[in-house]
Amino acid sequence: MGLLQFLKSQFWCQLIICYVFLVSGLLINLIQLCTLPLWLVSKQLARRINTRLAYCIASQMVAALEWWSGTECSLYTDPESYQLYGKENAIVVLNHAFEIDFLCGWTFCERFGVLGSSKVLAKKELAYVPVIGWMWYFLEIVFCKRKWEEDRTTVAQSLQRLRDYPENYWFLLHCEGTRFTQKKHEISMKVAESKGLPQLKYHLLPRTKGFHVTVQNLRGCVAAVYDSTLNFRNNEVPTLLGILNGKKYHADLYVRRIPLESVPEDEAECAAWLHKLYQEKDSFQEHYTQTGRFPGPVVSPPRRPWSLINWLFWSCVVLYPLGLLLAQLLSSGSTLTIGGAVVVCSAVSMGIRWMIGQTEIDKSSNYGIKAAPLNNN
Ligand SMILES: CC/C=C\C/C=C\C/C=C\C/C=C\C/C=C\C/C=C/CCC(=O)SCCNC(=O)CCNC(=O)[C@H](O)C(C)(C)COP(=O)(O)OP(=O)(O)OC[C@H]1O[C@@H](n2cnc3c(N)ncnc32)[C@H](O)[C@@H]1OP(=O)(O)O
Ligand SMILES: CCCCCCCC/C=C\CCCCCCCC(=O)OC[C@@H](O)COP(=O)(O)O
Repeated sequence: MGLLQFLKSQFWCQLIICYVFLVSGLLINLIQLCTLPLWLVSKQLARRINTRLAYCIASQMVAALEWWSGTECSLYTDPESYQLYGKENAIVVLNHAFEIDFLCGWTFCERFGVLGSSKVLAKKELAYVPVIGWMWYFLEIVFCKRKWEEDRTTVAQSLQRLRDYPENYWFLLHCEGTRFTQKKHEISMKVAESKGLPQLKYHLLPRTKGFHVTVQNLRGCVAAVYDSTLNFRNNEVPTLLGILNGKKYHADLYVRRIPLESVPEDEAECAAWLHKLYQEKDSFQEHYTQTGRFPGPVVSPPRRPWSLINWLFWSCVVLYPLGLLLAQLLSSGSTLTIGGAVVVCSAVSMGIRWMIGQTEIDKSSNYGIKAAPLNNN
């Protein structure tokens, strides 16, 4: 085992990474809060500043994936579309089966220069997660309660606000609405059957209302839908804890660029279009399972040094005072102060563990189980 591999497996190294993320993240949240008065003076400037601040947080997690774990990301797409990535607004439709699919999404955002401004239709519960959830508030992320009666107006209003966003963004939609589990799959396929829709093997039945409302409200300022299908080599089941442990994965992402004009405006036609898209996505996953690759040419957009540089910068900012504090603590020799420091460290690790728990599928919500219709056996 090399020195680097040894360090990656050490709990104290992982604790330092988490400490830097948490403390710098809270500091950046505070700076974001200070930008509030600026929104009244210049909304566009406030937005531009907040995208850079958000980059400082999100890219730390990207750095963990790219530089700490060394995870590789390959992109299957056609060369003409490749030229446009990062240079236009897009709606990304992505499968939702992996605990780190958000992180792989962020990595592609980073490589195409849209990490700070990237958006998502996220469940409301995530808004309360410190650092990431609080950062999202300033990024104008669209939150939903997954209760259409309430979401239909709030989601549309939030989407309308993005129409004059000053930076290019990708708007991520997990149309399945929840992470894939066997139980949710069985239930959603019963719903498919009751609606006369074909069975899907690798996806849950997509929820169509969020997609329709997004297309409707962003039409004219978004150029395309990026139909994206993610998988990992060797049937690996990647986790955030795995990334922190320095485990290397290989992600494969298949992206088709579909001009937004080809998505129907009518709600029922739009829903049918999305169902057909998911049937195609299912066939791409089948192709991947059979052959170990997606169709078409493959490229590996290179990782950029910025995420690492950003991480090193914030490490210096928050580790220096920590070092001073620790030195003072030890030299004080007081058991009470040292005990206090141990309690604070334990609280920090428990907090971080809770945040990581938000990404774990076995702690996933009951959405897609509870709400299943009862009229299909
Ligand atoms: C070049 C590179 C390209 C790409 C790179 C990739 C990605 C990078 C992009 C951007 C990155 C940005 C950010 C990433 C960072 C973090 C991401 C974090 C993730 C958070 C994601 C989430 O939180 S997912 C959960 C929230 N989101 C959603 O739910 C979206 C999808 N849902 C919807 O659209 C819903 O319609 C809704 C939420 C708007 C409303 O939901 P609700 O349940 O209230 O209503 P529905 O109408 O949808 O449901 C009723 C209908 O559904 C049928 N039904 C009932 N039971 C089921 C069932 N079990 N399965 C399926 N369908 C069911 C029911 O019959 C109703 O049918 P109708 O016919 O009446 O519609
Ligand atoms: C620099 C490395 C730092 C490591 C420490 C990281 C600590 C973790 C930080 C933030 C965790 C919050 C990430 C939020 C993104 C989770 C996205 C997600 O996958 O949400 C699930 C949602 O779609 C569906 O939920 P359900 O399946 O219905 O339930």
